Parts: sequence; structure tokens; C-alpha cells
Amino acid sequence: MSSPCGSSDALFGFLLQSLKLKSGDACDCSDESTQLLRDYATREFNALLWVALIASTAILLHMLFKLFALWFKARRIPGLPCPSFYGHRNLVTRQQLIEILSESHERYGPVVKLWLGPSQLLVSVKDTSLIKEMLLKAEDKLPLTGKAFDLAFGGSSLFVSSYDEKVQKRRESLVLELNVLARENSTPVKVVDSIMERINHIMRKGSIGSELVSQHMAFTLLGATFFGDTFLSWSKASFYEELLVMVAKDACFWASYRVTPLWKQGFWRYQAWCTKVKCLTQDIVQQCRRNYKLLCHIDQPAYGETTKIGSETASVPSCSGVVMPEYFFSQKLGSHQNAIERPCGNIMGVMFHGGLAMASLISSILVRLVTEPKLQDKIYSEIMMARKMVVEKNLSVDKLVLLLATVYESARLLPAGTLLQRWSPRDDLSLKNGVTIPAGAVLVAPVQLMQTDDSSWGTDASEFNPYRFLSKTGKFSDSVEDEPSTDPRHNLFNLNDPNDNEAFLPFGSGKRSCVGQKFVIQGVARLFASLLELYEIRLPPAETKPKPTIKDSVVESLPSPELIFVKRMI
Ligand code: HEM
Repeated sequence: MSSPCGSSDALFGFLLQSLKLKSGDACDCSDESTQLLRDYATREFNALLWVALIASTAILLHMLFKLFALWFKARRIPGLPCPSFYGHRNLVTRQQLIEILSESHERYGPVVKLWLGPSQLLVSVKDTSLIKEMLLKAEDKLPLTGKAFDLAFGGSSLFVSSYDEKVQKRRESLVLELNVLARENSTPVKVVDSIMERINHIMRKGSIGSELVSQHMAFTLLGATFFGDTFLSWSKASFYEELLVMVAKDACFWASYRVTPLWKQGFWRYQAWCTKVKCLTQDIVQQCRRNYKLLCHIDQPAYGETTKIGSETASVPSCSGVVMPEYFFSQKLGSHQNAIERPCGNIMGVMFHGGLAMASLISSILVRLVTEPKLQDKIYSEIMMARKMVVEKNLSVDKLVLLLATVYESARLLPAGTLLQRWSPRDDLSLKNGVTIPAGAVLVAPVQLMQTDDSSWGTDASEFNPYRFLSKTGKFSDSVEDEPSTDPRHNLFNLNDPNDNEAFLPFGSGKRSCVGQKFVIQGVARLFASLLELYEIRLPPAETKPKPTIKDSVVESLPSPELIFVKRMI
């Protein structure tokens, strides 16, 4: 008979038996001990099976309960009927999704649902005040976004999926830094020189693709801002840019696997690129730190002033190249276990997202300028007018209202970032119109639909018209599209704040909105001011080259149109 405390008895019996066996003193009780041991093992195994069974049943029941809750709560949200049990999962492109959402909103109102699978509910909101409310209440981004950054760069406290106090602090500090950079009046003349050097090199063959130019302009502007002149003279800058673009193309694909596909060769190739990006980022950061130390040994003037290095006068790379890497390395912004990896994660994340998003905006502006040469001429005269009023090399873009309005309008009709996405994993989300969105649903705001909506932008919503961001000063002009005045003191237009229109959402909204908005607008406008002052951008005369295609007023990025840069005679 086994006692309640049979386990220790059995173990003791087993030890005793093995001792006896060893000493050659085997006896009849060995059968009994073996039986005891077998009983013990069977009971333990059964107990383990029971525990596993109960646990998995509980998990399954919980999942089933959540699924029923999702189905039950989603019943009240209107939406197109599902074509099958799997819903609309066969949607291949984002454009198809946008088309279905557009149709749904037209039929069912501002909040609609779409089943992307039996357990994948997507809820789209198309109403400015409801979107603001949704973006404010739902703080988490989709897990896929965080996973893509995590897989590529190994941890960034800015682009994580779940929002917490640490993310908030990081964002606030970055906003402060970027606003300082945006206010700084440093015209990126050196950046333009560096960009043009590369463009001229490629243009020796003729023209150059707008996609390549925009990508190069964006990464050079961003790199020079963060790493200063060190980036401009960095021999690996082009390689870095190419690698980041390669990583970007595959990032979402690899992140979409539920289980990281370690068995796939392609995944390891992708990881090798990511490792190279990491090494290169560490390389540029270290070079910056070395330069920073060099500058620290010299009397440190205020940012942007000039200082003496030996007998030569050098420009302190303003905030660029000094503050940003140090900001990311700063310990006071969060306690890092690994002081090297995580900060580099943030630098890579910002270079990755900022570079690609900016490239898309720049490409869109370039295409507008070449397809509307009159607009380019007007911006050029505006720049020349402002130039008359300043003697310094650096031109303030605040007075270049038509240029800034062109940047806003290009951002409004940006092809990228057509959906803002959020997720509320734990709590249901109640909107003020009475609709409750169940926890676990994917929440989206169809930005492209919002930004081309007649009710917010007027009847010409789908047309490219930078003047919608300008209001007449009244005295000097009757028509909004009058030529800019040749008298530099006369300013025909005032620039409106694009955020006055709640449907202006290229940079998102709420707690997870883009922290780079001001910096991007100022930086890109400054870059174009410097570029257009020196060059005219045209389409090549040859008919064979691909022309930019504009569908529903949104620039189609493919095929990338070819451009030529013609030096102006000054
Ligand atoms: C044309 C250029 C850019 C565009 C169109 C853009 C757009 C966006 C959008 C749509 C979001 C998501 C907002 C939301 O979900 O509500 C975002 C997030 C973000 N952007 Fe940008 N962005 C640009 C450039 C930049 C730059 C240059 C930086 C930094 C230097 C930057 C930093 C960020 C950060 C840190 C976030 C993540 C915020 C978070 O998840 O909490 N962006 N951006």
C-alpha cells in the first residue's frame, strides 16, 4: 500500500534498492520497490497531464470567450457583409482596402467595420472629431509596427507598440530637440552642395530618377542634421542609405510572421543587413563623439557660432552632429541596461522612419514642381524677393509662404501613410457618438480619404492647390493666384496653420503623432529654398522617359520620373 507521502518513501526505497543491488544483496522486496516507483511515476505524469489539460482548456475558453465577445460587440458596428467566413482577408493591396473603406463609409457612415478574418476586426473611423478622440484614447500602435522596428534594430523606446511613461518622456525630449533644430536658421547650403555633387555625378549620364534624388536628399538632410558635417564627409553615407532602404522594403514582411522564421535563408540575409546598419550607425556615432570631444577641447561657443581650430576657422556643427547623438546617449532620459544598443536603436529608428517618410514627401514636391513649372517660377521669384531683403547666406523660410504652402499641400496629397493605425488590446473604446469599439480590434483612420474629402477641403479637395493654405492680405491682390509682388515689402498672402483644419493628418494626431512635423516642414522648405535658388528642375525633353503619373491628384510613385537639374545663371 502506498502512503500519502508515498513520493519520498518511494524515492527512499529506490535509493535503498540500488544500494543493495550494488552491494549484490538483491532480495524479494526489489519487485515491490520497482512497482512503487512505477506507481509514483505514473501518478506524477498523470498529474502533469491534468494540469496541462486544465491550463490549455482555460486558455482556449478564454480565447473563445474573447472571440464571442468580439463578435457580439462588433454586431452593433455597421459594415459591408462578409463575402465568406474569412471576411475580406483576400484584399491584396492597401489601395484595395482604401477603396472598400471608402465605399463602406459612403454607405454606412463615419464608423464602419471590416472583418479581415474570423478573429480580425478592423474598425475605420472617418470623421475629424471622432478620429481625434480615437487617436487620443487609443495609445498603442499595432504590434506589427513595434515588431518591425524591434526585429530590424533591436529595441527603440520611440517606436514601440505599447505606450507608457518612458515613451512619453522620450517623445517630449525629442520634440524639444527637434523644435530647436526647426527654429535654427541654418540653411543647408552644405547639404545642397553635397546632394548636388552626387546628383551631378549621376547626371553625367543624362537625367536622374526622382525616387533616387528624393531618397538621397532626405537621408543627407537628416544625417547632416543629426551628425553634422561628419555625416557629409562620411565615406559610407551612400551605403548606409542604400541599406536602410533595403531593410525598409522587407521589414514588414519579416515582422508579419507570428514565429520568427529562423529556418528561412532570406531572413538571415535580412538580419545581416540589419547588423550592417547597426555597425554603420555605431561608426558614425563614434566619429561624431570624437569630433565632439575635439570641439569640447576648444572654447565651446553657442551652437551655430564659429570657433577656431588651430589657425582655421570652422563652423561648430550647430546642434547637428553634437546634440543629437549626445541626446540619444543621455542617461537622464531613461535608464538603459545597455547604453550602446538601445540608443542606437532610436537613432536607427528615426533615420529609418524619418528618412523614408521625408523621401516620399520630397519626391511628391519634386514631381509637383516639374509638372507645374509656373508654380516653380513663382516660388523662385519669392525666394529672390526674400534674398533681396537679407544679406546673410542663410535665408529664413518664414517669408517663403508659397513654398511652405507647397510643402503642406504636397504632404496633404502624400501617397504614403494612407492609414493611421491604433490598437486597444485590453479595453473597449467608447466614442462620443455612442459607438463602442471592442478591445482587440484594429482601429484605423483612412488619412487619404480624410485629406481628399470635400466636406473638409471644399470642392477642389482632390486638386493640388497650395493656395488653400494661404489667405490674402487684402490690399494688393484680387486673385489668389496673382503673381507675387515684385516689391519685397509687399506680402500678398498670409500662411495659414495647416493644423487649423482637423482633417490635415499627414503627421497623425494624438499621443502617438509624429514628433518630426515642424522639423520636417522647416527642413524640407529650407532645402528647396537653397536648391531652387541655384537650380531649375525640369523634366527631360525626351519623350521616351517615363512621365510622372498623377491619379486622383495623388502622385503615383511608379514609374519614378526622370529629372534634370539646370544651373541658374546668377
Ligand atoms: C515627411 C516626413 C514625415 C512624415 C510624413 C511622418 C509621418 C508620421 C506619421 C503619420 C506617424 C504616425 C502618427 C500617428 O500614428 O498618429 C509618425 C510617427 C513618428 N514620427 Fe514621423 N513623419 C515624418 C518624418 C519624421 C521625422 C524626420 C522624424 C524625426 C526626426 C519623425 C519622428 C517620428 C516619431 C518618433 C514617430 C513615432 C511616434 C510614436 O510612435 O509615438 N518623423 N510620423
